[in-house]
Amino acid sequence: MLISKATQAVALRMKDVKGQMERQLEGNNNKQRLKQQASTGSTDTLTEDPDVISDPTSDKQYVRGRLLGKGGFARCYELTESTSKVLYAGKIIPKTRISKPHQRQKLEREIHLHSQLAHHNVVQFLDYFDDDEHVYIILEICNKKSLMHTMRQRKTLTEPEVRFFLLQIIEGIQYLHSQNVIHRDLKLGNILVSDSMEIKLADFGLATRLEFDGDRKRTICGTPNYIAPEVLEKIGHSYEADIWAIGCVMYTMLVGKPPFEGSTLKETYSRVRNNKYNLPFSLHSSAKDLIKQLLNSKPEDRPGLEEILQHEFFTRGFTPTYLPPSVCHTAPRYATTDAGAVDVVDGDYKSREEPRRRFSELSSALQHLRGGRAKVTSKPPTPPSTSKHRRSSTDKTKAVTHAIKNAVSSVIESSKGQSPPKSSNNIPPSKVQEMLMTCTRHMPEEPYNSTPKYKPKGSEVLWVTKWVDYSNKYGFGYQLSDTSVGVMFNDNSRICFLPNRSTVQYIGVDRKVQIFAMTSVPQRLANKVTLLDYFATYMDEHLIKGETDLPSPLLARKGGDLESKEKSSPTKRKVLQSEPGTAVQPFMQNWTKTKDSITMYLSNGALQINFFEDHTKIVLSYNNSDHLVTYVDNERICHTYRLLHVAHYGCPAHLHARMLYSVNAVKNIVAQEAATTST
Ligand SMILES: Nc1ncnc2c1ncn2[C@@H]1O[C@H](COP(=O)(O)OP(=O)(O)OP(=O)(O)O)[C@@H](O)[C@H]1O
Repeated sequence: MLISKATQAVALRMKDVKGQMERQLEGNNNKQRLKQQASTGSTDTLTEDPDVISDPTSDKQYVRGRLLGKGGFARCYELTESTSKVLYAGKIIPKTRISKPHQRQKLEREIHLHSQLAHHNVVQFLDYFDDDEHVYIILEICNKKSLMHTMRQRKTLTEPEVRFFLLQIIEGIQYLHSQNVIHRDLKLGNILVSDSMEIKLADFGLATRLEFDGDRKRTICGTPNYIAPEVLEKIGHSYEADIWAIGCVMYTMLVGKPPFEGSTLKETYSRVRNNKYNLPFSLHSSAKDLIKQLLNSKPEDRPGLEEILQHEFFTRGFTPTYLPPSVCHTAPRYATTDAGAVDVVDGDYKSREEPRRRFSELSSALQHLRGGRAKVTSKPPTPPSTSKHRRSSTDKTKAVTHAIKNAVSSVIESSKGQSPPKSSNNIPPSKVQEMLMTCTRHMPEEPYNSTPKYKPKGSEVLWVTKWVDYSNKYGFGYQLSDTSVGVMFNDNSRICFLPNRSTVQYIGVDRKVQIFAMTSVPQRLANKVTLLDYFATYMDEHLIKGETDLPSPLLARKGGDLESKEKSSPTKRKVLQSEPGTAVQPFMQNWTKTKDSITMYLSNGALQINFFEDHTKIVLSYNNSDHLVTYVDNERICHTYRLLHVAHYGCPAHLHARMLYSVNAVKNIVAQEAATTST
């Protein structure tokens, strides 16, 4: 489509260097933005933005600070909430800009879609409201602006930096796709960076949700900057349009200009249609190969997100675990450490710097553990739940509910049939981590007294009551609160006694499950059963009783049924399940230990962290419909809450601190699980 003369005239007026650079980096085809500016005048003629913004649906007031950026519709400012002094980003959209029905619909869709998302690589949507002149959207603030700003300063990025950023971009897109959302306008300006150099995907103005499997969209309200050929041709597009955009982002970060850049929009589109772009000689072959795959004209031939991560561009090259904020303007220097590993030398301070997020989470967690109550400023307080707070309160609860539920449901499906064998409630640790992050991000520090406690029933909260680390020789032994005892051997096989100790469940190195009556254990397992017995006796005799005030678990699971059947007709059912089958007894799937804590992950998805300093524990579990968090104090008194309630009302400081700590602790289990599944 031709751009109108008026539009071209406006485009010509926009000759500031910044704007030119932006259009160049984003593909030089920002037709929609030019159209909007043509119809409403330049951004400088906007209605005066108010200095103090009041949310009419709550008592909150925000003081407008510096301008963070401006888009076709909105100006985005730093906002300070008057009472808490917490910083937010506030998008202010003049109602004159959304006077046409399609513009209003677009904004409504953006608000509806974005408010349902919660992931650490997606800008968190917090609230929206309006007054006579403006619509306001309150967002998590990203102080390091966008990758567009970084590229303006840097021109190109190094391969390790590109890997560092791409990994997070892909994680964010993976989450969106798991929610059936296609972003459709991934570009450097929509990839924001937080203080701790964490990537946050933004701007859901062109995003859409697919309604069913195989659904394809044909039209799009606006023009994506890195437009995929199938979108251009209107032949139906889906998630692969985001993969194409990832290819364009990768190319632009490495080369310094977009792949299909032409001197006119027509030329750019023609290049996209003909897949015409140059791969500079200077690029490494693995980077070239991945770009070629991502920029494949046929959407069905582009790699999936998991496949991208398996490409040698990621698996062979060095990826920093952190990047200092100085990379926003200066290239990092890489150095080889004494141990021979590559590391980043901070451009500013020549010193190693942990990402601020990890540091602040850990230090506030540790302060809490030592008795102090650290302020967690990155976390926005949730407004009190009153009927006056008509939309945000319920919508936020819904959004958090949705996020926490989705944090598990999508992956329960995708992890079915994976190994090691999982019981039906299994939640991958990466999802537990996501839930924790979602929850800790949303929860207010105060008030927490109103948080309703949850009374767990039966075996809803199964936890590790005793453990013994004998991994320097045999393995790791443990006892669960249902009195079952198990060992995870160093060869990665697992064995356990069911609670009556007359039934044995064995999970081989091949991850197959077999269940035997004690009297019919095959000879090949005799040594392992002897060791299991040894561990059980040791824990019985040497470790203090692991009882708590939690209800004693009923044998209502399949395992219980099997045992009672065995008791009623022992001769008929000596070998209960000699063919590989499903685990009936939750077992230790993985564990990691540091000098401060031990993290244990059970096959039913429960995750437990024991803190050595004060002998407290937290257990995250799932009871078929709800995620629960249980705090076990040093008197072994248990306090269980629904995670949703914690996210909404908050929780006591000691639990809050431990949950923050756990976000990091889970990472080790996530890495271990990934390593186990890949072998
Ligand atoms: N959460 C945030 N933190 C910091 N800066 C932000 C945030 N959200 C947006 N910005 C800045 O504000 C600019 C404008 O925001 P955004 O692109 O969402 O507005 P828009 O008018 O909806 O955009 P578009 O024209 O692409 O539809 C962004 O480019 C970015 O620089």
